[in-house]
Amino acid sequence: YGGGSLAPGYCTQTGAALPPPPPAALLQPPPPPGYGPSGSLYNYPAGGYAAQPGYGTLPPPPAPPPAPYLTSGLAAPTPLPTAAPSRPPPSSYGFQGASEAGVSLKRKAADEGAEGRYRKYAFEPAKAPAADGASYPAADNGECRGNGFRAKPPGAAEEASGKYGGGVPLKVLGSPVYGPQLEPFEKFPERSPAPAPRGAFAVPSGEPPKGVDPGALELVTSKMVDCGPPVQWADVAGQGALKAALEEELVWPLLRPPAYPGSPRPPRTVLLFGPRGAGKALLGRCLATQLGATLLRLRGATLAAPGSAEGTRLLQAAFAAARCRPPAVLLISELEALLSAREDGTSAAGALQAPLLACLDGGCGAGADGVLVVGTTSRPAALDEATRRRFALRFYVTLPDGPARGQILQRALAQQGCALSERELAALVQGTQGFSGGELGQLCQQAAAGAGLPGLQRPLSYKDLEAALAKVGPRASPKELDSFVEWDKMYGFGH
Ligand SMILES: Nc1ncnc2c1ncn2[C@@H]1O[C@H](COP(=O)(O)OP(=O)(O)OP(=O)(O)O)[C@@H](O)[C@H]1O
Repeated sequence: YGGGSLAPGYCTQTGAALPPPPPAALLQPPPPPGYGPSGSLYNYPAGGYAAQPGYGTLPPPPAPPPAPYLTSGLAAPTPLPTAAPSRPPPSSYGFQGASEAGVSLKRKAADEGAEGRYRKYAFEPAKAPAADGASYPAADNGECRGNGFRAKPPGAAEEASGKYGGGVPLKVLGSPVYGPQLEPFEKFPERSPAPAPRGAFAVPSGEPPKGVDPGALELVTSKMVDCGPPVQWADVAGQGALKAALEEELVWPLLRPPAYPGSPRPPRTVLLFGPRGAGKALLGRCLATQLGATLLRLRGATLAAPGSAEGTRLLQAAFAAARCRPPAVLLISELEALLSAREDGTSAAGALQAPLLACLDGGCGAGADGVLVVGTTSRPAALDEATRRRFALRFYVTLPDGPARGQILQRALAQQGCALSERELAALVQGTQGFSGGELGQLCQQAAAGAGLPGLQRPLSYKDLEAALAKVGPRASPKELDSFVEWDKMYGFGH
């Protein structure tokens, strides 16, 4: 730039022609406003600038001025909520909340509805009486197994079948068939003896027991084997939850083969308690049908009547007979008649209590495989602790509810050739609140008797039933029903 290295033609201007250089101070450009060196320019007042997101930690927003500094007439700012209010738990997880009742009711309705869990327990429609009046075989001294199946005729081919049997499943027989529109019972083929299930309940031992009076054994075998019709779950009106519990806790474990050698034994004793006529014996018979078992029926009062020595002989023979014919269900109703309990709860053992406990302990066969003991009582408080403990399961059989009463009435009335209108049936169901199944049957019988039946000159009408209602009433008092609920809470298994 000095001009010496350039060709003369390129530098025509001399240094004197250039303008003079500016003073040194003017060479520094002035700082933009606000960024100058003066201290005051950097002292920005707090809050003078809006918060800039993304530029590091910002100071917290200024707190609102305290109320005294506010100009009068201005409302104090509403403080922000510190934390979001906690949500109430969803109702379906709530524990005994008000909404849970609704949920469980809904669940119950779903369970009991047409598509629900208990739909297979739905009551069967009413049936009319058989034309011949004798639909079921009578006891045939040993041929009958008391579970609704008849012994096969001599020489007939072996039929390995049954719901729980090893072969082709039997056609389910169902309940007694009465209606002319239904198949007559004779049309069904003869059944083989109840198939022995393969589970733990099937035991080959059928040896005559030692030390048991053969006379008593013969008596039990000929008189106490129940040869009634099979009772399916659907033959028991209502009791959906109880039927499911019995099937899940008793029938399935008994029929299932043991999971592994030495696995715990399924229960062999069950106590059904509840008001008289509530269907305890009916459920016992149903258990025998479900297990394909021989059914032996004993009544506490019958055993106690002839005296303790004879009663003990019969009791031991009954347990022995059950062991001889596995699988067997030994149904002992009116259990309280064998025992007696004092008012203060202590036991004043009846004469048959000791033999009963010995038998239940297994000495006579209850502990043996292939025997289920079903005890029923309408006075559970009469059972002392020793007896109570012998029953592994204890279930409360309640009185039938409205729909169940309707079903029992419909069936009983259909057998008498009576068909009520829907309105009449609804009125009857309402009027029979607190009736047991047995009492509903008595009501229909009373109505038939009042109408001058069994000549059956005319069909039974609603008026006959109304008249019968004046004579037949529920026996169980509200106090008694409360005591069942209390006992169930303390010793029952619920369902
Ligand atoms: N839920 C029910 N469904 C259909 N029938 C029923 C029902 N409950 C009771 N019954 C009928 O009522 C009658 C009496 O029933 P059951 O003998 O089983 O009663 P129980 O409870 O054993 O009586 P008890 O305590 O007097 O021995 C039977 O004819 C039975 O068929």
